[in-house]
Amino acid sequence: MRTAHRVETVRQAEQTLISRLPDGTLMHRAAAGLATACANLLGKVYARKVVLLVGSGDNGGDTLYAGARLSRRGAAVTAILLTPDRTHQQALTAFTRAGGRTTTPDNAQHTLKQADLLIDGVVGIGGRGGLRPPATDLIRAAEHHHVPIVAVDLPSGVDADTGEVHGEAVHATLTVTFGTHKPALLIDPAREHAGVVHLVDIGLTLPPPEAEALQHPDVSALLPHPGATSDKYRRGVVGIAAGSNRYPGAAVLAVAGALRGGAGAVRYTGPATAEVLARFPETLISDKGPKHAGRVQAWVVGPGAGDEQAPVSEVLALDDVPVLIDADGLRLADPGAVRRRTAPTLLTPHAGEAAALLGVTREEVESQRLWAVRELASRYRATVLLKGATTLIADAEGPVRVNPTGTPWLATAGSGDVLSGLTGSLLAAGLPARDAGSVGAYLHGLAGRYAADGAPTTAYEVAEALPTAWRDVTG
Ligand SMILES: NC(=O)C1=CN([C@@H]2O[C@H](COP(=O)(O)OP(=O)(O)OC[C@H]3O[C@@H](n4cnc5c(N)ncnc54)[C@H](O)[C@@H]3O)[C@@H](O)[C@H]2O)[C@@H](O)CC1
Ligand SMILES: Nc1ncnc2c1ncn2[C@@H]1O[C@H](COP(=O)(O)OP(=O)(O)O)[C@@H](O)[C@H]1O
Ligand SMILES: [K+]
Repeated sequence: MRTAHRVETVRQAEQTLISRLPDGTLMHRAAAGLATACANLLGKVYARKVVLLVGSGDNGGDTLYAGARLSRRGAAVTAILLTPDRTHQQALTAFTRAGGRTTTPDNAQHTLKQADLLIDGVVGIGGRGGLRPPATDLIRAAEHHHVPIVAVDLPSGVDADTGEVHGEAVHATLTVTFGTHKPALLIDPAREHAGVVHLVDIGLTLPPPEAEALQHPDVSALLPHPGATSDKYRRGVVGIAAGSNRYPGAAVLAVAGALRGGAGAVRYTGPATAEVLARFPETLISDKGPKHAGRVQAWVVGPGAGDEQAPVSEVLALDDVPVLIDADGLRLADPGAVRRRTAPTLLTPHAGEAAALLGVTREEVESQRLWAVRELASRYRATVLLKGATTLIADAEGPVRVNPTGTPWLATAGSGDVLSGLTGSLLAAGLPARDAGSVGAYLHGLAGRYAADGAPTTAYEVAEALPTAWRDVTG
């Protein structure tokens, strides 16, 4: 599990530790990890040209101490001091003693052009807002000359706690972060600025995180496995109430996902029976609607539903069964009925659907994903899975799950229907909504990568790649 903590939490943990350690210990730990990561990226250090962009806080201090280490190993290190009168003085002294040179932003263009590496020490967790001049121009120049950038703690210019980006921000090749990840390193749009993220342990003791990202072992531990005495009912039956005369394909794709999600059987109700059976003869069919469909341990309602209100209301009234609401179902669901439910409810909007539910624009959701997912979870008293470049899963309280798998190739019609079926299947197999959502998104993202493998793919192929993703996780 990768975990991310808010700035306030990091600072508290740092204070506790600093009070027990000799002065400067944490900064030296951070700088040592940073210098090693930079050396690894450079391959060889001797005679390499390294440029430091040094801001006015401790982030600049870390950078100067790391620069001193690289200088002692034979690199030619130049520090561009953005605010010379406010530079971390002890770090600057150590840096110049180790043979480092300093310069001002005005004289830095030539040095920057020739650099093998730029270390971004403009701001870390103390940053407010986007990059400011002259850092903006210097970063642009480095990017223009394709100089690899290592960000110290965070890419300067991103909002550490939310992953929002207001203005310009560094695009790093590598981010070396200290003590714990920050939400911005997991959540878009900031995450895209971070490149590869390397965590340096500086010994912090931390409380529960703000955000967390599952990894293979976590997902493997959560996946349902049939026992020796399992039968299809004990493994769970997932009900799919989806599709319409206009969108029969959504039903087929939701069933395709559900069949690969670990439930023992899939029961379908809706107008696309013929299409579903033609593709998946193993599907159980009910023509009496959700309420009288027989035994079901979780319902998925909404994909391709068009304007069919009745199945949505019927499913929401089944108060002892977990329900996943997707796509058209989100528009058709009565918010009051969702809030009143006592069994788990999982809403799976994309940014456009989330925007409609929240009464804001799609752009606002995409730029403030963490806020949007938490706000929906709290308004609906439900678990919410917000799809997109980084899929987030949130309850009204507790750490937000961030899905680390996925590929932009998944932005293809119908792939969300596969996800809803798959996740519903995991709900039916007994996973709590938060786990079903995060495990579903994880497998779906991985399957998307297998299906695409660098080329366009289709929703149906994503469903077909789910067993490969499952084996990858458990193997
Ligand atoms: N506190 C600690 O014990 C440790 C802190 N560490 C480092 O210290 C950093 C935090 O240091 P600080 O609290 O000094 O804060 P920062 O160095 O992140 O930034 C604060 C300074 O940047 C200026 N600033 C804010 N926004 C700016 C912007 N958009 N453009 C330009 N300047 C801006 C502020 O005026 C302030 O002087 C961490 O990110 C990490 O790199 C590490 O050494 C590990 C230990
Ligand atoms: N840029 C992206 N990067 C990664 N995954 C994406 C991206 N865009 C969309 N996705 C994923 O693709 C799926 C699309 O679902 P959705 O928007 O509901 O499409 P549809 O309604 O056509 O099925 C979601 O799982 C979403 O997270
Ligand atoms: K930085």
